[in-house]
Amino acid sequence: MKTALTIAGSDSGGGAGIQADLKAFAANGVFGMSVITAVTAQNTQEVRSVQNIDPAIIRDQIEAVFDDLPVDAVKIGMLSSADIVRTVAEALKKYSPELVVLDPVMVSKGGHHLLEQDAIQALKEQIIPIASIVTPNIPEAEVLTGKRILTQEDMKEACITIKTLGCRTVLLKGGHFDGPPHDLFFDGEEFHWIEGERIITKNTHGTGCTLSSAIAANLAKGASMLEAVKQAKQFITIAILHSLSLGHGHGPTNHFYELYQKANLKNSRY
Ligand SMILES: Nc1ncnc2c1ncn2[C@@H]1O[C@H](COP(=O)(O)OP(=O)(O)OP(=O)(O)O)[C@@H](O)[C@H]1O
Ligand SMILES: Cc1ncc(COP(=O)(O)O)c(N)n1
Repeated sequence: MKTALTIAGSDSGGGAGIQADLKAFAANGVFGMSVITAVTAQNTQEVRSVQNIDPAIIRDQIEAVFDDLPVDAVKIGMLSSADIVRTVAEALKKYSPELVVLDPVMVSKGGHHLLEQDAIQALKEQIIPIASIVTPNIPEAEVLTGKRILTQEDMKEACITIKTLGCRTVLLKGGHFDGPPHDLFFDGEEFHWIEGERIITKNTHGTGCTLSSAIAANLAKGASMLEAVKQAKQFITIAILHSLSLGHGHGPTNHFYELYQKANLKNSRY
């Protein structure tokens, strides 16, 4: 069985972070492993508090996994502080994983900062260059490039700028624009629009986490980068379409809808 490792924060509400990543790995048929960078007290409405994990323990988790287990792909999510960014970068350089998906998580849906301001430069200098793909949403791409993104032409320019930071490819997600959520993939030579249709729902907690983890799972299974992205877009679209109205805020997406359909368990409560 192929494997994927997520390096991210824990979401007690289960819709984003490590919990979403492991569910997306399972739903996409790879064995999931985790390195926890921070613990958030979180639900569908808000992030109440954050406890960063001691960088030494983060390094130990990464070493414990790589020293023993095969890692076919890595997904990186919430890194929280500059110290954690540096620790993860150093530890990953030791093992040089081939396939690294970076979701540059900065702010939660409810507006809570999940990456400290002084960590952004470290992320740009130390993590982006080791990424096979970086998957910012529009606000994150604006922070990374220092430019407003208002049009599809701006999205193209942002992809080019982010690529110059040293990653192999970029997927700029269009979910934060009004209108259809078209994402833009750039491999340094060609642009590909990964088109979507907007689903009207408030249950979009953890969409970025789920998408990036599905990309990592597809890469682990041997897909090309573009194919991994296209399949992951289909997966997140179905997960949003059948999202779960749990909690009082932004509910989680449904990672297992497709699996239940395939298993013909149509009467399941999903
Ligand atoms: N309402 C929607 N309907 C269909 N697709 C959507 C919708 N909202 C987001 N998407 C898609 O979901 C994926 C994740 O995009 P989004 O821009 O929401 O990421 P994000 O802001 O990083 O997510 P999060 O921070 O919630 O984890 C993208 O492919 C985007 O186009
Ligand atoms: C631990 C963790 N990681 C990532 C997110 C981003 O997800 P969202 O933007 O949907 O709040 C989050 N809320 N919590």
